[in-house]
Amino acid sequence: MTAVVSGVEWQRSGEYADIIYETAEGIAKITINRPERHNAFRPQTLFELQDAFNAARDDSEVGVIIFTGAGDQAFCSGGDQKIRGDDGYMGDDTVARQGIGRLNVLDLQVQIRRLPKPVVCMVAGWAIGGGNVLQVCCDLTIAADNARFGQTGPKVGSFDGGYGSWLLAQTVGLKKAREIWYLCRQYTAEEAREMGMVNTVVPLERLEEETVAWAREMLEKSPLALRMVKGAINAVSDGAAGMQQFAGDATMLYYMSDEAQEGRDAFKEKRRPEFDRFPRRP
Ligand SMILES: CC(C)(COP(=O)(O)OP(=O)(O)OC[C@H]1O[C@@H](n2cnc3c(N)ncnc32)[C@H](O)[C@@H]1OP(=O)(O)O)[C@@H](O)C(=O)NCCC(=O)NCCSC(=O)CCC(=O)c1ccccc1C(=O)O
Repeated sequence: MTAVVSGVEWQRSGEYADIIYETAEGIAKITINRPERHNAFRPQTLFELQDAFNAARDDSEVGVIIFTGAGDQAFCSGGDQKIRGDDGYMGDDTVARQGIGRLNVLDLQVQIRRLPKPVVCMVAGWAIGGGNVLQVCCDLTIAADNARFGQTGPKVGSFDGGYGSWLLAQTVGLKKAREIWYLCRQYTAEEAREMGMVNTVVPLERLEEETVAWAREMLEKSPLALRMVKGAINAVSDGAAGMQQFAGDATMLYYMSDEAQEGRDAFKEKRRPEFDRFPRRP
């Protein structure tokens, strides 16, 4: 199925109930599609999002991912409070049928952080609760002028002590992060931009056009350089896990060198490796 939005011919693929996965011009667009609940997520939504982000990661044609919500009323209103059980969120899967709730948005947050391609959050309307945390986890955020941001946890009996707390604090500063969580106020797009939580604010009718323009600009850049910069920025705040990702990238680059390939070839050819050919760099 093809949909033309802001001059882009989006090609839909995948079999999903709660999300939409589309690609065009080297961009993947992943949309939470539960507008009747302001795009609140349930476990099923999160499993589908993980699948779609994996598809975008594995597609070598895709260089940038746009993450958004259906309609112009909300990007995402966090966890679906209507299916919240006593220990997490319920669904139709076998785990839920045993009466065990899930808290699986954290897996998605980690996936977005580790994904070696820029993820741009495109926010119209609400980015609230776990929805705001998701946009904080994205590399960039483009907001429409009708966007509203905030945390609700202490109001609805929840909190996010992971990225939702300390990555938010790293993004907006400690005092502001405390204000956001302790008071549960809602902030306009312009206020969110001033506190460093979004990159730019545009009129709602120009939201997708602007987001695609940012994606196209990134697609002109070196994919490996973008990957390394994302890994480097996240490594500092992700500690050992971030360093592990960065170390993996270093190994990948080394594998691509003649020097590493000499080691592999020598083993396969049952000879001594000729590493003398390679410079001992200063
Ligand atoms: C966002 C609002 C302020 C918008 O208000 P308004 O414009 O007046 O619209 P409404 O009439 O309220 O909403 C329209 C419609 O949508 C339904 N809805 C909205 N949000 C949700 C939701 N989150 N869940 C279920 N349904 C929702 C609403 O009920 C209406 O439908 P009706 O049929 O008319 O009833 C306002 O809607 C609002 O405040 N929403 C709730 C925001 C919220 O509190 N979100 C949850 C925060 S907690 C969270 O996100 C989970 C955290 C989490 O994920 C997590 C954290 C740490 C570890 C693990 C996890 C994890 O994995 O879960």
